[in-house]
Amino acid sequence: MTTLAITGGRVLRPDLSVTTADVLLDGDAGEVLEVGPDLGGAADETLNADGSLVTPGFVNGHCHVAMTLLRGYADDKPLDAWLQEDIWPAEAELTAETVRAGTELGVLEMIKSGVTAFADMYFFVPTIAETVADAGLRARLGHGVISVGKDDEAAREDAREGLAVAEEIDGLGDGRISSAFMPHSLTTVDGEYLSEFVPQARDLDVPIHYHANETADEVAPIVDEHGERPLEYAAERGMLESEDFIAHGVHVDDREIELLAEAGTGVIHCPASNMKLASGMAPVQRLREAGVTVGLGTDGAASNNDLSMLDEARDAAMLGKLAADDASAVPAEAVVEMATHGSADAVGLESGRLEAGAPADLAVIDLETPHLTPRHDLVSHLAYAAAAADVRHTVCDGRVLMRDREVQTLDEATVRDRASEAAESLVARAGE
Ligand SMILES: N[C@@H](CCSC[C@H]1O[C@@H](n2cnc3c(=O)[nH]cnc32)[C@H](O)[C@@H]1O)C(=O)O
Ligand SMILES: [Zn+2]
Repeated sequence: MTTLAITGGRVLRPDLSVTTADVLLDGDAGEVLEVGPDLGGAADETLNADGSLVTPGFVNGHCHVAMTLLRGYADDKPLDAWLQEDIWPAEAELTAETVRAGTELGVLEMIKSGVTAFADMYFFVPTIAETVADAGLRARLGHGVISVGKDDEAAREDAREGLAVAEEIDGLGDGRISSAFMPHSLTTVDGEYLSEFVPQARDLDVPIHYHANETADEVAPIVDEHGERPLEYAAERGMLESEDFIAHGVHVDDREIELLAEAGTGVIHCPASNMKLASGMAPVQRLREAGVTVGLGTDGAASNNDLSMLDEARDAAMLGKLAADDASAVPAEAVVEMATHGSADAVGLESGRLEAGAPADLAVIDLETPHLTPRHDLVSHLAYAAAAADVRHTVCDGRVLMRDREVQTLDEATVRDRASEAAESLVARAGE
């Protein structure tokens, strides 16, 4: 057994109390052995956390990681026009190699901001899986399936690819990669395909993940055509089970909130994307009060425009208060929980808590900086004041992915150059 100790810091515990303690990890098993005083002495390796806060690694519950290539490419438009006029034409030109370059960039950004696990829906998923496995993160990945705009054969082919990919990548990277079946949304995949392919995903024993109730424009056609709310429609098609998780859940009514709570289906709240695309304000306080598992996600970098979960936590608290018209709604503790074990629980990963036996996924945040001074309340600082650049070290599965702000598993300059080139040629091809 090779052990790693994180020494001299303060540790955020699962009950959100903060204690001065060391954290001892089993680097081979990728597990937390102990959280307590003076654990550095006997460890094979140490990571200095003086003047720092040791937190569970952040879990980005909904992303399209290679969309980092389209960051700043098309801004300031509503969802439907943004996708149809700008994003989808550019994505039509993607290749496995452009997706690899975009994934490396996104993964680099996530490691640098203390993210240790994420869920992702995109194209060329085997390439994404390989890239993520090499970089050392944990992820639940899936191929986004769309049927609108395709003939029957192409739609079926896309859905079959979604199933095949889920089967192929599950368990890669020493088990750090898991999969899901990911129909894009309830309006971009026709009901007949959902009814046919969702049961096949159940046979593979993978969860279902999709965009739901993101904009009002997406709710209306389902209500008009089927006479029921989108999540009732999803439940009838077997897409609302305890292992499943939806992205957004902005426009949900009381009945749908009750359905989510009863089913145990998780909701990944994406406040920055919802604000930027003016999609609406998710009723996060009501979802949490109803007992729904709520996590946090950045969505793709083109609608955010970064992959920082610390920014997302702050946005979630701010927007949650505005949505509830109540400054006490969605407090600091709630968003810290959502960014860690809320997302992990929703996505079906065991990360998000620092305690003996848990996965050794953590971030070390430098507190010796003006904007984190004084230190009345470190949970408040995490929610409202800490930024991605404050992260010093990132550890996933017991392996150090970033030490003293230096990423160990990717060469930063190479990744940035490659991504810039790939993005430029992608946009040039899209403009032809
Ligand atoms: N196989 C599908 C690919 C879908 S991947 C997932 C898709 O979700 C898109 N996407 C990104 N952000 C959002 C969002 O907020 N709502 C809906 N779709 C989004 C993203 O651009 C990508 O096209 C196809 O044939 O088009
Ligand atoms: Zn999305």
